[in-house]
Amino acid sequence: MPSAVTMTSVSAQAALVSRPRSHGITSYGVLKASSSSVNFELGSSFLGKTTSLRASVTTRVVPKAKSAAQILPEASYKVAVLGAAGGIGQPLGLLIKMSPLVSELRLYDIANVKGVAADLSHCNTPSQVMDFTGPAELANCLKGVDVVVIPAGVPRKPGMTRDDLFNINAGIVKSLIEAVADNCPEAFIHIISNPVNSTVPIAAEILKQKGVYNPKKLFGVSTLDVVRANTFVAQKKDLKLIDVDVPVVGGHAGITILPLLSKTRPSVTFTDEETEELTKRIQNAGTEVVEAKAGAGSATLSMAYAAARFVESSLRALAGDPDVYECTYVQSELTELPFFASRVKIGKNGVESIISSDLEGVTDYEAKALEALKPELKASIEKGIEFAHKQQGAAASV
Ligand SMILES: NC(=O)c1ccc[n+]([C@@H]2O[C@H](COP(=O)([O-])OP(=O)(O)OC[C@H]3O[C@@H](n4cnc5c(N)ncnc54)[C@H](O)[C@@H]3O)[C@@H](O)[C@H]2O)c1
Ligand SMILES: O=C(O)C[C@H](O)C(=O)O
Repeated sequence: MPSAVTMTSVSAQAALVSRPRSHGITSYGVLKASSSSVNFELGSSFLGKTTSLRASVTTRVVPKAKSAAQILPEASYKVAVLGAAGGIGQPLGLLIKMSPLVSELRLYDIANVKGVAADLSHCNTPSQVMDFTGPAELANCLKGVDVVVIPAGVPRKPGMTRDDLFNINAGIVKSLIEAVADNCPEAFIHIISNPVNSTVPIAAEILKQKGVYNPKKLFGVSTLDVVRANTFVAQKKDLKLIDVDVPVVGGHAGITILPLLSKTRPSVTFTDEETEELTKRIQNAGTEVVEAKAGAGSATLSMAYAAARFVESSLRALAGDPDVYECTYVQSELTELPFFASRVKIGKNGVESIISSDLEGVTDYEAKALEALKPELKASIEKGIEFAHKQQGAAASV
């Protein structure tokens, strides 16, 4: 049975909740994307820092006058993590537990989730932690949630591609999305499970089969590519990390990961050698971690950080922040491919617009890389769609 293991004192929020001055949405600053169009001045975050985040997209938004409801910190969102006892799930649970915007953190896994929930529940932050084990408890986990994050599935070992995970993870994502469709079709869905290039199209097809597909609310989490690109560029160019924002487009595997270095903010120039070196490093960063872990899995901590940032962005969008931009892999008309990662504006109802300007005026290197990634990305999308159709056909013939 699911169990509610804690409810902490709201006064404990004081140390966690940031108090934005130019805007009313509470957030913990270090996880905030730097791709907003207004300057945010965030007060004390959970690290006790004051962070000022610079404008980096062209449209300027004038912040509206604050209402009482905006000024007060509100922990009112329910977030479910499916695969919560795993390498990503555990630190992700911790980071979400630290969010001042979350009222309920629901943790689901096929095993070992009780202990994770008991452990997290002792943190004196506002959210209530609940655990759910196995398919019989999945529906209760999902009912009424605002955001579902899916890191369930197997990770790579050295020598494997993300596509080598398809045979196991496609089925896992399919069954979890069926439950999402039945229990919380209105929720934002964040897919982390690899191969993201295929698992997102699978999810879209399953949601269509269930008659509840909303392309604005289905997101492939490619935030880690942006996090890595920002880190590597800041290191290479000796820039202040918090200011750097590199859009990463395409997909989330090998050459389909395309950092648009020419669009880096603040504006910075790269030699051809630097472009080549940084692009390759960003594309191979997942493999760099897989090899360093030598069989013990793939990126978990940086992934949890990136996923928590994407959750936080989604919650701020749901809370009415008019200025939320993230790169994410979504249904898209930006190219001839039906799914494509790019910067999008996220609002209360999900994707509000896809930012096309990043693909305008790219360098020859980027234009060639964009064309080169399309066949692989197309094949991965088609593989996902075909899988979902076959499953539907198999179910119909039983
Ligand atoms: N999108 C990205 O940028 C990115 C980054 C890193 C990892 N990943 C992917 O995330 C996935 C998880 O990685 P990890 O390191 O956390 O793996 P892990 O093996 O440590 O954890 C996976 C968890 O999923 C659970 N699980 C398996 N089947 C399940 C099901 N049917 N329902 C619910 N839970 C289930 C397992 O019990 C386990 O706890 C992998 O596919 C990995 O490739 C994606
Ligand atoms: O590399 C992997 O297999 C995991 C993830 O996709 C990553 O980019 O770290």
